[in-house]
Amino acid sequence: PTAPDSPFPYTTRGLPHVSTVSQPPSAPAGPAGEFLHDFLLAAARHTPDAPAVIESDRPGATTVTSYAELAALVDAYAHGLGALGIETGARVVLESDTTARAVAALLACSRTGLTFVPVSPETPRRRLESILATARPALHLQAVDGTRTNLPPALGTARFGPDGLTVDRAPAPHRPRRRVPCVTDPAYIVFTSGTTGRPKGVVMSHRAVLAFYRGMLTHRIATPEDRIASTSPLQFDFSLLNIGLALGSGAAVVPVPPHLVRWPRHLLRVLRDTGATQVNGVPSIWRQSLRYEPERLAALDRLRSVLFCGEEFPLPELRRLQELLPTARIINCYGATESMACSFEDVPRPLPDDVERLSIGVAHPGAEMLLVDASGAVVDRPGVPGEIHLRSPALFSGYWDDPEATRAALVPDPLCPESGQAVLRTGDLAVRGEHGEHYFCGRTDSQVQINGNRVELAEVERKLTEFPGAAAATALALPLPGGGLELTAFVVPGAGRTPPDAGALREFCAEALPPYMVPQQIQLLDALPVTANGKVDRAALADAAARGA
Ligand SMILES: Nc1ncnc2c1ncn2[C@@H]1O[C@H](COS(=O)(=O)NC(=O)C[C@H](N)c2cccc(Br)c2)[C@@H](O)[C@H]1O
Repeated sequence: PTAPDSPFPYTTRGLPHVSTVSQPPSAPAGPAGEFLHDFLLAAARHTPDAPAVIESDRPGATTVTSYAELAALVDAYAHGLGALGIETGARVVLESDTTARAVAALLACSRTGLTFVPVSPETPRRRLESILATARPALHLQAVDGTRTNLPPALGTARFGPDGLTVDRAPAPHRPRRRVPCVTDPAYIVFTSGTTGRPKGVVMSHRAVLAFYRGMLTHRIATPEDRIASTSPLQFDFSLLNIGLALGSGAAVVPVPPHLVRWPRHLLRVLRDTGATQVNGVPSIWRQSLRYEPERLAALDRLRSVLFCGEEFPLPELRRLQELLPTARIINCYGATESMACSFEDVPRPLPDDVERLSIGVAHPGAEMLLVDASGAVVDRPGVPGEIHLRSPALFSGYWDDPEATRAALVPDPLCPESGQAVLRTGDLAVRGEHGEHYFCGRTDSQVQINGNRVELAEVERKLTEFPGAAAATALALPLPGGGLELTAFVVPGAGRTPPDAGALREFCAEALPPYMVPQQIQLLDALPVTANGKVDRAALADAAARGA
């Protein structure tokens, strides 16, 4: 069947290449359904010579990998993986930045019925060990120039290079218990930067990922001529969204390595050298360019669209981005790793002066956002906040080896618990507008009680960014030595203007907010610390404040 509305007709095809043994006679002869590699390599059959991945190695030099070349790499890596006799459903830790070869490696895992677990080369050793202990992979795969060493002796290790795989240590042989890949198998497991203790492995099946990709492609966010810059690490599923958006549209993905994203001049040079037409990333990737390189940013005349997700985009910075990219379409993407994503909503141009919150729109076609109030009742009146519950074919299978956390996230459909259908409880609060669109109101766990009053931290942050010269702000409720919580805020100044004064900021808040919402401490920072996935690192700020005190 051809995909509905996809610019790219692709069809299912025969049985996937199965790694271990030839199909036993009893296996079904018909097409086994669609897997990640079927979907992402469809363009290789229709436009083999079109660019699939465009990399910028150094100033002025780019490397283009065509769809045919990508498919050839997938063949070579799938052959190498197949020869290792790893059983269907086993895990492969894929430690790499997003590169053409890394994309081929994840596709080869899909092709050989293996689940890939992407981790960034910058992952601290202890966190890698925790992921290895949880996911119990059969193989660790990194690039030929990868730097990871001293891996546990029981773990097979291999490297992927220009011509195929080289095996350093073969995985332990075992009697394969499974042979037939199934579309409900995990395509990948993404470990979230779980704030509490053990990181949680979000298990995404082939069926869920493809359902999401199809929902996303109906928005026609990309055309085959697009060059989509991906600025997130491979371990953050924003990168997997970008790979799916690009390859599913017959376009090219332009991976920007994390160490270049951090430096505005490098980031903007890569975008210029590769001719990027779309740039996807979390809001923080723009902060330093907006502040220090506005001219170079405004000079990117190929840039047609910007997608952001992961957290709210501070409105002063968003306005500035719109000014510098006057013709670019800016799309607010909302969603959680447990459903890959959920909604895509154009940011109004220009952003009205009085706008308080950005719309996150409605769920992509084929999915639905429900708002549920504290009593568990579904809210359907505009203006009444509720927790977003998502009905979707793209929901995760569960948290790896964590049935309790899974039960808390995949809950019975509040409208029809009898059905057995599960919906995702997102932990996000939203309110519905007059036309059915939604407005993000923060996370349920970002509602804090200050002196017995409920405070939405995002509301304090929004007020702080309304102060002239303030570009971004983060508010935290920090424990006081004697018990209770104290509101502390961190503010980053905007381009050029005189940096705001902490005292003036406090007075500004006191004029507009009730006393318990006025931060007791306000610190001006040159930059906000970010997590490995590029979101504001609240834990780091809390530690700094605790040490500061
Ligand atoms: N656009 C927003 N405005 C505000 N708050 C947002 C937005 N997008 C998220 N969030 C928050 O981030 C949480 C989720 O975090 S996550 O699991 O790490 N996943 C992510 O951040 C990214 C997510 N997988 C993703 C990746 C690619 C595209 C899209 Br579309 C979404 C959500 O539950 C929200 O609280």
